[in-house]
Amino acid sequence: MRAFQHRENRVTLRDRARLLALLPTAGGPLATAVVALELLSGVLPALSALSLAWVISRVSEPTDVGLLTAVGPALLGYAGVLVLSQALEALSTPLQYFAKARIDGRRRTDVLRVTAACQTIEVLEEPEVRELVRLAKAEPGNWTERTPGDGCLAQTRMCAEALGLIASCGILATFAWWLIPVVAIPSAIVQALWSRHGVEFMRQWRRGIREGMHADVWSKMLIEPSLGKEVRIFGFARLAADRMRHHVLRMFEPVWAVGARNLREQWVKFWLVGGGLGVCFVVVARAASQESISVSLASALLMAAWGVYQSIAGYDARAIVGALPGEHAWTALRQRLSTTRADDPDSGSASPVPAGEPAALPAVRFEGVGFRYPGTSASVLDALDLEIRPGELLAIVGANGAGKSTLIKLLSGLYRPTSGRITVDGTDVWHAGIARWRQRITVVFQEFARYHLSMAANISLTADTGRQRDRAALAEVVEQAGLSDVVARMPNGLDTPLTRAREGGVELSGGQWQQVILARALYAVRTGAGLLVLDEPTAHLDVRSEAEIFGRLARRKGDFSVVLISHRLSTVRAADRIVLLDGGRISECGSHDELIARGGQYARMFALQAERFSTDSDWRGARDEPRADSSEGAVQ
Ligand SMILES: Nc1ncnc2c1ncn2[C@@H]1O[C@H](COP(=O)(O)OP(=O)(O)OP(=O)(O)O)[C@@H](O)[C@H]1O
Repeated sequence: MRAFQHRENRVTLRDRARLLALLPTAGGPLATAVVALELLSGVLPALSALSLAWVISRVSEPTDVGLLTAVGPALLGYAGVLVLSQALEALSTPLQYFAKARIDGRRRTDVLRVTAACQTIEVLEEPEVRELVRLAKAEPGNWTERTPGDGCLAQTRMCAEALGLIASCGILATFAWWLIPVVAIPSAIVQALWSRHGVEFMRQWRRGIREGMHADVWSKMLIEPSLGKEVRIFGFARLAADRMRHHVLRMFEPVWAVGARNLREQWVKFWLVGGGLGVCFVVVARAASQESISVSLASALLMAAWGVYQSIAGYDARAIVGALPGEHAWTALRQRLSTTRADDPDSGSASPVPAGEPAALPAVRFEGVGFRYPGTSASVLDALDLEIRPGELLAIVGANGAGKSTLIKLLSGLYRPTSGRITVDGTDVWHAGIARWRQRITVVFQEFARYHLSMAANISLTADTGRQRDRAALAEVVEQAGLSDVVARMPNGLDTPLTRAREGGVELSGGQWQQVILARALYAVRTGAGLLVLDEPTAHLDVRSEAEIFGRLARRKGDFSVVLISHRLSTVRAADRIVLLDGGRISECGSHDELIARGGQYARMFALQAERFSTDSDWRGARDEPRADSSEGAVQ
């Protein structure tokens, strides 16, 4: 990150070449058209100067033919230049728009592609990586940002202006070569000042990017319906707005300060450019008044001088400077994520288990596994040993924060153990290839994603890559997850979108969504996964639905292995083995009866829970449904 910030201080030739290299991503014909238009625009000032001089010379010279005959061709030439300039303007705007959209669109896709190819999520949680993604993804969130498309087009214009500069300098040199530096040097200083201001502007903006990300979070709280419930109910909309404003101000006040300073320095630019052009004007006018040059040449020289200034200072230097943080972030992001991907020998290359073919059930072992979240010092798991036997139902219980979900994230390869290893059939999952392992495991997470897809697509999502959707299997898992009635009421059955944002779509309740996620896991099991991992899979379900689902699962016992995390002890007690997680290790292990007979923490937790549920009147009427909540009855 330090190297990334360091390079922001100046624009190097390499930076310029890199921006230019983006142009082909707009597509060959479009890129060619943009370059052609820019080249024509570049030489336009010189063409205007020459054609105007031609008209003036034809008007001022004595002629034997009529004035119109003498001036006509020159006038036509000048009119042609005027028409060309109008045509260029009319064509340039839409072509530049399309080119920018394509270049930026390609970048957005590339950023999504490299982040999606990242097998673990730990790197994506790093604040630096989040910042790199924010900078690289070419989605401007405010007026200060410039995209790769902006930078590339400005750089293309700068190169095309070089042609115009040569032409204008050529005209000036016909009178006095020394007029070139008189105009060019102040123009170059002005452009350098613009660039320097741009660098300072972007540096301040980039420093505030994390403040901007905080502001975005508060802004979403106010705007998005799904996040805005608490803001309204607890009446802290004002507070949310104030927090947003606070972060926006912290982000932009230094940027505005740079803007104000730049404004105060405008007079320097005015005098520099005015001085150079003024000297040129005086010298040329004097020569014309002394009749040492013609009026037509004088007018061409003055226009050429203006053309020199335009060519040097007329492109948007800020767009180039402004696009570079994103470019550097993109390089840094690819480097950071490529080292992560290189760790996985077969990322994304696993071949799916053929449909319908029964996969051997995996024997999984945690061997001395330790884990700390990136950027934290406390170990969540500490030298943990655990075996998941083929075909068994293993339950994991423990207090809130004991590390149960973390264990599942490690099992599914979302994070790598900090120490120790996880083996499947004797081989380290990371050596065998995490993508291959993921073909054999399916997970229901506590917090799951709700895709704006049809019910059928939501269920078959994990298993259907490259396969025909199995409608019979879909119907079966819908039934097993207790969703048959819900599907029967849907306007388009399994093909109904699960969002009202799509036409004909419906909104499901939290519990119904959980059933959809369960159906997805069951579908994955039918299509080859041998290990079903359930993290609080029934937290949103009523007691009857939960009992029915677990009854069906129990009947298929042995067909696949199950790891179940649940605070609801009535569910857990049916497991073949229960392990109690405490202090990053397993403190107790055995069947429900064995653990009760041992009289340890599990037994105390169960007794406490049972007591609570026999004295409280549970709103669901589940008097015999003890739960291992953290507040009461959690493992201490
Ligand atoms: N992404 C993360 N970054 C840093 N620390 C984390 C992260 N996720 C969890 N933790 C920490 O790891 C510890 C274990 O969390 P975990 O979610 O695994 O607990 P849990 O046993 O599943 O809890 P619960 O029963 O409340 O769901 C907690 O102390 C938590 O603060």
